[in-house]
Amino acid sequence: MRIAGLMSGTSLDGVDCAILDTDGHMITAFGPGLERPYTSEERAVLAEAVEAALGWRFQGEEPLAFAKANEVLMRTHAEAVHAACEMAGCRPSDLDLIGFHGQTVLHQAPAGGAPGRTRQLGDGQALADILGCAVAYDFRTDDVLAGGQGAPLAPVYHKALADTSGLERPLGILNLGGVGNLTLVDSNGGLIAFDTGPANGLIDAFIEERTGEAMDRNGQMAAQGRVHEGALAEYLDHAHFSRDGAKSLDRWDFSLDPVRNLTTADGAATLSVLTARTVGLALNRLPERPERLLVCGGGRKNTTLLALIEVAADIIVHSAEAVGWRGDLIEAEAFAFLAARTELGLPISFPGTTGVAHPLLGGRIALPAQL
Ligand SMILES: Nc1ncnc2c1ncn2[C@@H]1O[C@H](COP(=O)(O)OP(=O)(O)OP(=O)(O)O)[C@@H](O)[C@H]1O
Ligand SMILES: CC(=O)N[C@H]1[C@@H]2OC[C@@H](O2)[C@@H](O)[C@@H]1O[C@H](C)C(=O)O
Repeated sequence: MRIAGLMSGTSLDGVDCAILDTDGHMITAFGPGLERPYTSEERAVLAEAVEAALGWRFQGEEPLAFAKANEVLMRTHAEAVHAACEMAGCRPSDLDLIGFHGQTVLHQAPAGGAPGRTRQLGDGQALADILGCAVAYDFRTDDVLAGGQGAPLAPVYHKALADTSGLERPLGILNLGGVGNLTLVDSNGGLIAFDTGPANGLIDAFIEERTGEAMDRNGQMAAQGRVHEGALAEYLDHAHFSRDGAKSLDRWDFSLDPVRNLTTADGAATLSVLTARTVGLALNRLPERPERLLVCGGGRKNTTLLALIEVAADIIVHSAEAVGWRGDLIEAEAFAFLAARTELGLPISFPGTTGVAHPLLGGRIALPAQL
């Protein structure tokens, strides 16, 4: 199947779209991919929906801000698919399927016996109608309903990538997005995965608050700062870090309070070391230690952060590009791959990834109105 995958991550920087040929097991061809960045106006509308979601917390009517965000999501996602198809020399209606993640605005992991809740904005049926192509969407709901974490879902794609590239096992794959997530493909091809802790999300929010910039580009600010162990200890006291097994995070599960009194450089250094140390803690929880970590997601471009991870986690770190992967597109590719698995009735989440009791199917398929 030729499938376009779409991902709009928690950093709200843009829609990633990648086209893949896949049978839901292996990747037979990597088609074109791109990021359709959000304008500052679009980003503000999405940020408003996230803010409203944090006030809503799954209680009562959904905030009105969701509807406005949905319009932005539909338009920008459709644009991203059109642009990728143009690069591929086809029309959206020529694709076999589109894998549409939507925009996570709130994610609540299961706790104290209560199931998790997760909300991705975006209307799969509307996208199918706009593009004239079937759309697989809503990938996380079935998992949380079955008692899973609802995240991370990319691990089964990480394994397919590793298999397609013939990489040695055990292999560690780290995504540095708003939140970090780690996948281990163990010696037998089994999967263990979970969210590691805050990654770019906290650093971005801190830098934006202090400087108005969107990120600590290449970790320049962090490189000039001093780590404050007290602030670090406050963050590391969070229950997430002492938990074993499947676990997931919302980008906003951590606040900037512990670094509020620090200078900009010291705060950036402390938050970057926090990300690095929590990757180290995550590696220590794995049943097998990989020799190296392949890093994808925007955070792999933060050279200071990668160097800190090498030291704090005592592991060799490579950018995904070192093995020919497209570090900025892996999540979009993952949702193309997951769409294929949804269509074929193959599981997308596993006991080792989201903590579900058995491998579980997920996602729904919307057919375009004119079919
Ligand atoms: N040159 C760079 N230096 C430092 N950080 C960078 C650089 N380029 C990108 N980033 C970081 O990467 C982030 C975007 O990463 P990415 O697109 O992987 O996140 P996302 O997909 O939104 O997150 P998630 O995986 O949580 O959904 C930016 O917000 C920024 O923090
Ligand atoms: C609920 C949600 O959207 N989680 C995202 C987020 O971004 C990174 C990390 O937190 C990961 O758990 C997940 O995304 C990737 C694509 C995943 O599900 O594998």
